[in-house]
Amino acid sequence: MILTARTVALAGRLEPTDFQLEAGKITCLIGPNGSGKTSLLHALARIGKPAGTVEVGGKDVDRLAPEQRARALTYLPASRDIAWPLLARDVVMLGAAGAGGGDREALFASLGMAELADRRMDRLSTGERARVLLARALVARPNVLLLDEPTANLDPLWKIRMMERLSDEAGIGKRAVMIAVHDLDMAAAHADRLIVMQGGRIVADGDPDLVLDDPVIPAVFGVKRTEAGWEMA
Ligand SMILES: Nc1ncnc2c1ncn2[C@@H]1O[C@H](COP(=O)(O)OP(=O)(O)OP(=O)(O)O)[C@@H](O)[C@H]1O
Repeated sequence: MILTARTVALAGRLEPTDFQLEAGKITCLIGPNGSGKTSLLHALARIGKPAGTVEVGGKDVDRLAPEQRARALTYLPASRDIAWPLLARDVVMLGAAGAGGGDREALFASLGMAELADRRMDRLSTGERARVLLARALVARPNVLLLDEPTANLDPLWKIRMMERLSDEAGIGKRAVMIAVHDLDMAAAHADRLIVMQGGRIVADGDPDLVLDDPVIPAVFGVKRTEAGWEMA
């Protein structure tokens, strides 16, 4: 296991939770609004003074120096609301945090950053900012990537590109990738493992197809999967 979380919790938001992530796999985190997806990502990323411990590669992330921590684990927040008067290129470099980031130009190109790199962050569209922020999350080459709704605001082509990129980060880069998403079909298409949250607790965890056809889905979401697509349960 690359990440082991023990009794992580956030008062009033996340019940005490034990948790592990494997390298090379995409785990999707689903649940209705307010179910605790962001809270679980925050607890793993050590945001908001969570209880419990998180180890990456056997090391307690709370005891790591900032550069080591950036290489162990990176969190991409759902908010794209960043209006820094910095060039996109410089925003990405902030994520490198002394980690080298040898293939920066290739990273810019692969994320469509070539044309964005020398534009100011506060003058980009929301989706363009999302691409810059993903590049910033990737540049440190972290062992664990925690991403909160990374495809929100992206057009259909960029949604596919970003999910393919994240599949490569897991499969080729051997990172653990955890993604909070609302799109159940996207979760079904890309996840190796699916976790369902409700009321600040994990209520299902396993193979995506089995989980999506489990009675827990209509109970939690009020929708069910049919041959025609998703319908009200
Ligand atoms: N900073 C905070 N302080 C206190 N409570 C919070 C805070 N942020 C969220 N909450 C509460 O914690 C619960 C879980 O919220 P969280 O943001 O983790 O849900 P979510 O599943 O990510 O929701 P969404 O799908 O709407 O993004 C909610 O009841 C929310 O109101």
